Amino acid sequence: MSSLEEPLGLDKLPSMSTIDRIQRFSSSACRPIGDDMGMGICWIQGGRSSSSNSCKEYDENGGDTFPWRRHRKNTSQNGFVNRRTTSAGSKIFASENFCESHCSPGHEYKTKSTSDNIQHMTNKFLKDIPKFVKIVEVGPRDGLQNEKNMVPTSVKVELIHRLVSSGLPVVEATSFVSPTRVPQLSDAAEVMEAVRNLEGARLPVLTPNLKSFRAAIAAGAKEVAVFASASESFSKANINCSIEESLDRYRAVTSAAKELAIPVRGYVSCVVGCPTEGAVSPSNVAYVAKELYEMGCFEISLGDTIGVATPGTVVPMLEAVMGVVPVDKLAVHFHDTYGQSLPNILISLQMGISTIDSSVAGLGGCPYAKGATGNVATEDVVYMLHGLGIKTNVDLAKVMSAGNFINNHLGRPSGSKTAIALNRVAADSSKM
Ligand SMILES: CC(C)(COP(=O)([O-])OP(=O)([O-])OC[C@H]1O[C@@H](n2cnc3c(N)ncnc32)[C@H](O)[C@@H]1OP(=O)([O-])[O-])[C@@H](O)C(=O)NCCC(=O)NCCSC(=O)C[C@@](C)(O)CC(=O)[O-]
Repeated sequence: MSSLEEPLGLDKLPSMSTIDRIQRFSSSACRPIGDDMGMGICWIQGGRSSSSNSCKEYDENGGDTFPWRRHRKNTSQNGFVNRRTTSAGSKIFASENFCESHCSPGHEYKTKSTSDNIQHMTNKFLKDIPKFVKIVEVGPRDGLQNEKNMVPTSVKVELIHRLVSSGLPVVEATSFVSPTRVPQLSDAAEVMEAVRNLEGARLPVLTPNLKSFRAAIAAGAKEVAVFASASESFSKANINCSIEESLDRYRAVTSAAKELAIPVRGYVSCVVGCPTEGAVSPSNVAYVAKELYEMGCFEISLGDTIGVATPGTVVPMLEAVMGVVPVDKLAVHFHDTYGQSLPNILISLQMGISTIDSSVAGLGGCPYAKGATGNVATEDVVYMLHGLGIKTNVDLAKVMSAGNFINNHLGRPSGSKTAIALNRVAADSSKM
């Protein structure tokens, strides 16, 4: 039985109780500066928005929590808003009924105050989200590394081809790590050699030390990634060294890569929770992210390795990291144990993140904590971004087809999670 098919057993997740210490994202949960979790200042109280203000505005403006859903057309000057609502509405949710109680037959707003309110709410929630998002597909690496069954090299290569042909700009192809530790990817050199001339996407591979880096380059890799952890015990368990030792190893890798003009991506694992230590301080995450950035990593991907993040913990973590690494150099990498990945991605977008890691649905579990699951599904991410009017250049139907291909190979039915539901809209999905 694959890890995805096992019962979640969330009650057995190690150290989950410690996560309960992290206060939730609510008006009463705002943390004071310098609280005991080291979570930093509360973003809501930081003057950018206020949940108590939200309630006031809600009451003063007629009690409609989601007024924009009733209005198809925006008479304001903000074309961005029109594009979003129309893009989602015309393809997927088109309904004249949205307007029936608040709009005139010409779909104009009834009152200026309502219009102002919509503008205010839209600005508040969507103003800072990017217009284009880069999706980094990690299925062939993060997905397949967690499969119990070995996947033949030819199937991996076919999967990579399908993912690239779906328009994904980056497909993490494999990992040059110890074959004893990760036997699922012990054919890394063969996979890389088979795809080294594939055009249309960048194909990075994981290289945790110089030995890996040299093997990857020999096999034809043109981009690599290193992976550190914000948790000391996870670092030791995952890569057999302390955080500082890992940073030293990565300085050697980035320096060798620089000589060959090979771009290096940096991961930080356990950015919110660690399977053994529990909650991880945002300042630890910021420290590791800054070190990776300063040694030359062009992008830092922040990994919620065991999928325990919620928007309430993502905000202070991102805020801490954004203080030391420019937001356009950051990516988020969520695992979906508690089904929180999409809210986490949404809040990350609202904070300006424009690179999202994901994995075609159906792949992998997570070996680090019993019950923890694989990455957020790429099709879910593409679908949500499309609904927000954010471009990705990814073809949803082709992504789903790639997911079905690997699911079928692994003996799983076509479609998983929301993929079956998404079949309804795939037919009319063009490049998004
Ligand atoms: C990192 C190492 C290589 C350190 O390796 P090490 O320090 O030598 O110590 P080790 O005891 O962990 O491993 C020793 C074995 O690895 C071999 N070895 C040593 N170096 C290499 C190499 N370059 N290529 C191939 N083999 C290597 C070495 O020769 C020896 O082989 P053995 O005697 O056992 O047969 C090892 O610990 C390892 O491979 N760990 C697995 C790490 C891994 O792949 N984890 C999963 C990916 S990280 C992740 O998923 C998180 C991420 C990125 O997705 C973000 C997120 O979700 O949060």
